[in-house]
Amino acid sequence: MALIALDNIHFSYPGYAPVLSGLSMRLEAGQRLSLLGPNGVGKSTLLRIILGLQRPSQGTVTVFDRARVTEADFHEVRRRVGLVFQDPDDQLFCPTVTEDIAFGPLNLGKSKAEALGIVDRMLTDLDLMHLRDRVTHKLSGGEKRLVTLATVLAMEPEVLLLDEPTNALDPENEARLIEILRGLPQAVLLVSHSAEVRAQVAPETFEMRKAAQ
Ligand SMILES: Nc1ncnc2c1ncn2[C@@H]1O[C@H](COP(=O)(O)OP(=O)(O)OP(=O)(O)O)[C@@H](O)[C@H]1O
Repeated sequence: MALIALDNIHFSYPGYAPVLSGLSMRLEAGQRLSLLGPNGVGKSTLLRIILGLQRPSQGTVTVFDRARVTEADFHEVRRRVGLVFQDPDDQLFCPTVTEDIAFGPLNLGKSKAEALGIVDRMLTDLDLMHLRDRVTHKLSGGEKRLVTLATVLAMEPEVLLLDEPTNALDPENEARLIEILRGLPQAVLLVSHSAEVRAQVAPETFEMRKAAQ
């Protein structure tokens, strides 16, 4: 069973040339796949289509063996598929790191005590306890990246979509994040311009080409 299957997807931003025209791809259980292609080819757009944040004009999005069409279909997808956005500021919106990480679990119906337990576990696993009570918008770019990953992992997703997860990380933190990502059990769909990160985290590749205009 494919976790994610896109079939014959066509997509344009309103008023712009097509980004995807007839794209088909699959992510199988346990697979770690990198999306490859030049700037602007539509890698981030494809991740957004999987989560229903953009809707294709043609084609089908199947996630966990069900065709996803309505907003309600995609709510379930967003609960079970974690996306680490390219820009952490799109993802972090609470006053403190603890609140940001607790937000997802609380939304999933966990109690406050359970959510705080998850916060501590995530921060410990990612070696970020020192950031626990920090004001999120005052973190460095690299710290925000790591906290973003913690917010996503706190939801216990079954699949991870990672859009340039090592952007803004220094070599030491990049190496640490690669180790963390390699150790995760989830299937991964990765976008990274770093050949090193791709090779280590998701060595299989799916090559995207510019859409026919
Ligand atoms: N909101 C938008 N409105 C109009 N065009 C957009 C919008 N977002 C993205 N695009 C355009 O759609 C195309 C695909 O963008 P996308 O961000 O998916 O590419 P990408 O492959 O992820 O690029 P990169 O490697 O630079 O991150 C680009 O030409 C981009 O300019």
